[in-house]
Amino acid sequence: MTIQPPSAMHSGLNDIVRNHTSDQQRSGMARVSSDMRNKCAAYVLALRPWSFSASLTPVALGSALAYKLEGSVDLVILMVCAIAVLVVHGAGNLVNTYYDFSKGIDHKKSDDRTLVDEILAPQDVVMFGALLYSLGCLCATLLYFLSTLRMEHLALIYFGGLSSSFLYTGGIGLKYVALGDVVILITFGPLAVMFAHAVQVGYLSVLPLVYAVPLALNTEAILHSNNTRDMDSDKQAGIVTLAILIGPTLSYILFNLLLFFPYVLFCILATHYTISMALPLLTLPMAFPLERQFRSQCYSKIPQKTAKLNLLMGLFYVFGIILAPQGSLPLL
Ligand SMILES: CC(C)=CCC/C(C)=C/CC/C(C)=C/CC/C(C)=C/COP(=O)(O)OP(=O)(O)O
Ligand SMILES: Cc1cc(O)c2ccccc2c1O
Repeated sequence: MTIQPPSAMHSGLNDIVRNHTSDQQRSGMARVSSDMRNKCAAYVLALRPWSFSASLTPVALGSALAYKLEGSVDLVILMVCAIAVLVVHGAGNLVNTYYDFSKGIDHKKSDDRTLVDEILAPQDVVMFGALLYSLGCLCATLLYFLSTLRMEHLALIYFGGLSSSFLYTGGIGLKYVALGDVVILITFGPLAVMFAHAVQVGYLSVLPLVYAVPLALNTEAILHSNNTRDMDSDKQAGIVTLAILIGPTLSYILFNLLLFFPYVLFCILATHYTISMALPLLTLPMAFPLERQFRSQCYSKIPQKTAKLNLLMGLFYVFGIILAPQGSLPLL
């Protein structure tokens, strides 16, 4: 047995205490960093990123049209424009989360349970939404300096998009009075495509409005499947959507129209103008299972699957436009 001097015993005790404290600090830091990671993941999920194809494809389409007509695109403008549209879309999703929760529309079985399951606090959602709108405004200001588009035209389209994203569920709540479908058709279609085109070319044109039609119809199919899925709970909450107004049978017919009519348009473009416009037809095999699933009334995940189709159809549409021989695309 060794007898240690009191100083050595003291330093041993100190080592134990120090190790214990640093273990505690390390586990505390690990907890803080894992809490931060969870919180960040909660913020990202609250944005419902699966729906972002709906705002990215019109930006790609508007820029592709500008490339075809003007011969070049400014990649910095393209990036800033994509961020602007994406953050306004994300903020719209958060406004939707906040108001659907405060009006008691979202429930335990809803697709969006950020607030219902207390993953985030309502105040977090409000602050995050305000942050995204501010970031969007910063991007719009940057675009003013980067693009030759007149300020009044830029402001008109940008604030048109911003107010639609808010009014969809905030303020008068267009979604609650069966006007949500019109908002989606316009904002994710003509408005976003025109915005992306105008900031590249520096002027407003009707051409992007026409080219936006097939994509806008497909994007509306996402929302319509969403509203058909939520028909019963929306009715119980006392709100009116187009799906509720027309009922299940007409809703099924409308879904088919929204899903398949864009392909008719691509066939017409491919046969009358250029074969590259047949590229989006490659996504047709993805559309049939969606029709079957809608018909069997298994609505779960149809919006997400339609969003995937929307992304691929949009990309093929954009490639079709880029690959079209010079002068072969209809210019109205
Ligand atoms: C032109 C510019 C600058 C921007 C346009 C940016 C866009 C596309 C804004 C539109 C934002 C918008 C209207 C968002 C609402 C998104 C939406 C359809 C949410 C879904 O709502 P619900 O129908 O309640 O679906 P859930 O049941 O899943 O919550
Ligand atoms: C969350 C969400 C849900 C949807 O059903 C959407 C449909 C079209 C466009 C955007 C949508 C969206 O952001």
